[in-house]
Amino acid sequence: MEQERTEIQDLGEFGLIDYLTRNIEIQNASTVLGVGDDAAVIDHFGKQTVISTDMLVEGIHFDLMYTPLKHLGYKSVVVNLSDIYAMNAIPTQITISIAFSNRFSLEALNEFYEGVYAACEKYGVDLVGGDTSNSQKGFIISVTAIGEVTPDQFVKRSTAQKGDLLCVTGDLGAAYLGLTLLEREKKIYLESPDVKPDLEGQTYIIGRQLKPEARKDIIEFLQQEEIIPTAMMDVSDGLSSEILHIAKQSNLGVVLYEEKIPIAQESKEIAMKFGLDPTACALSGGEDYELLFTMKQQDYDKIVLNEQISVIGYMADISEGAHIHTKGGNKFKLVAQGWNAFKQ
Ligand SMILES: Nc1ncnc2c1ncn2[C@@H]1O[C@H](COP(=O)(O)OP(=O)(O)O)[C@@H](O)[C@H]1O
Ligand SMILES: Cc1ncc(C[n+]2csc(CCOP(=O)(O)OP(=O)(O)O)c2C)c(N)n1
Ligand SMILES: [Mg+2]
Repeated sequence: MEQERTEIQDLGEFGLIDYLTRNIEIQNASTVLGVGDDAAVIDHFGKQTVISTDMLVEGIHFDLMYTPLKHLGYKSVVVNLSDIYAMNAIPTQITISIAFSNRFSLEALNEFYEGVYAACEKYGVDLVGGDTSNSQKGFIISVTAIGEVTPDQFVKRSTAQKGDLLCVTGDLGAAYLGLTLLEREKKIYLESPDVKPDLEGQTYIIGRQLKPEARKDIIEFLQQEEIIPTAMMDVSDGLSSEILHIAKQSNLGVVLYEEKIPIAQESKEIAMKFGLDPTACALSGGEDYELLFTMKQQDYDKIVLNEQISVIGYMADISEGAHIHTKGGNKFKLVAQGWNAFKQ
């Protein structure tokens, strides 16, 4: 079936905005005024406001050859909400700005927004504004997420204490393996378009790359157990880079145990197939959007039964430096080989 294609020119900028935002229903009492004026108005009723922004650039952060637009819309929102949760806060509003070339039809943008709204609904946030522009080439997305936190209960990266346990949620490395697989299939397709992609049994890692989730559940769990982490951040860049951020900003050393790093069985198998070291994928792969946090040793009993939280090490004196103890009994200096958009 021929897909319908409506040119954006037929609607104009304001027609497009009206179209994309026509069904918004406000979900939060804190959203006083949403889309349609010079600015949105938010009242957090005595709470503190948390704000974070991240950009996604075609060719750098995503490849439209294997990224469905709906997934991209979802992921663009989720990666921003993840930063709000990483402050121990609850996201309440987002703004979203897009720039796109005339390669994009109304139908394409509609698909992207389906993903945006699916994430808004799942995480209970209101879309309250944004900006719409053209680009000569490529799709650029910028999302700003706003959230609320009980005064002074936000958690920074710089406040870990010596002796604190180092914890991480979920499992790591799968998003990178998903990306590796998609890139491999893309290459095969470009060389011989008739070969059917072999993605069997790999839905977990592909899902982790294309449709990540933010750890709202963990923030709720910590709240319920009355645990306030001493430091926290999300894992967007790879575990080692994030651990070093916490250690450096807290003026501490850190000891990490390789055997404690959570890696899914599916990830281990696929890493093996690709000839990759699963630990390296977890340390440097990125895009896991799990939470990395430190907490007092006394809180250990409260988390021990939660299978979504792994204790992977502890914070040490700065004089000890930052090290990983390998399964083989060796000790290596931890280096940040994190993903970075400026790497050649
Ligand atoms: N161009 C910029 N101008 C001002 N602040 C920036 C800019 N880019 C990043 N930052 C700030 O630098 C800090 C680290 O950013 P980043 O490494 O992107 O964090 P994250 O991984 O949480 O997105 C954040 O406080 C962010 O707001
Ligand atoms: C085409 C493509 N190239 C590379 C990646 C890998 N990648 C994209 S973003 C990212 C990590 C985080 O990105 P960044 O812009 O640093 O986010 P921030 O740390 O600011 O949250 C990684 C590993 C990808 N998903 N797709
Ligand atoms: Mg950022």
